[in-house]
Amino acid sequence: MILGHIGARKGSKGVPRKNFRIIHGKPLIDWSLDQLFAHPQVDAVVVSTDDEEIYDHAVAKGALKIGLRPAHLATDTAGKWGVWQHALEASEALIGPVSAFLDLDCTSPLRLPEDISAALQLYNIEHPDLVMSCCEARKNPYFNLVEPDASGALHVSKPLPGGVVARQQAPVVYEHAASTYVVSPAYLKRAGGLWAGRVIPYLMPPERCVDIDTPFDFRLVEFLMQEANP
Ligand SMILES: CC(=O)N[C@H]1[C@H]([C@H](O)[C@H](O)CO)O[C@](O)(C(=O)O)C[C@@H]1O
Repeated sequence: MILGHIGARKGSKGVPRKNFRIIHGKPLIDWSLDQLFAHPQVDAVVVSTDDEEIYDHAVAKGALKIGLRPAHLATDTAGKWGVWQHALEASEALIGPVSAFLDLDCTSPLRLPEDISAALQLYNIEHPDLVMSCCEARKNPYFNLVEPDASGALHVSKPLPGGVVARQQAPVVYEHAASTYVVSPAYLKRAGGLWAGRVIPYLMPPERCVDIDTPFDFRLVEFLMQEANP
């Protein structure tokens, strides 16, 4: 039993009402929600939200009726881990034990159905605690990420002996791409946070994991959607 989950809070600082805002013809959440409902391996879908309109919308499409997200999990500082734990517990009360908890971040709507399948396949083959979507980082802390010291002078963030003078010499670094996660339900129940267990990357190309945090990101993603589906 694979449970597909989306977390969609009402409040959003960067882009007001972001998750329900229309982007290229439908609400942002629907780009991910429709992928969950359409995916042949996903058995049940749940949306964790404190927004009544989003909740009614998701339930009308067939999402589990777990009620609105408790207020203490809907603050600006609430982490995703507690939200996932609550959604899993509330869903299992309705549908019984789950074998994989698949989270799609609705702020990153450019993933393909193949990304969901590949992340699930990795989970089934490797048996990690968590599969996390990642992409190769644009900037590298061994090469071109810098930080100021107390005097304001810049230094490479992670200097290596002898220095790194070309991008190709730098160790590979990934970005945590907030797109697609597959979490072991047993791990989700027992661990205190995302990084407490064996987290492995599912590598995506950067153009499929653009995350919408700002109005600029929103315009960029809308442009990429238009380009892909004119
Ligand atoms: C699973 C998880 O922890 N997701 C968190 C993401 C990712 O850490 C980040 O997008 C990785 O790049 O960051 C937030 O959106 C953020 O405050 O910006 C909060 C969210 O809870």
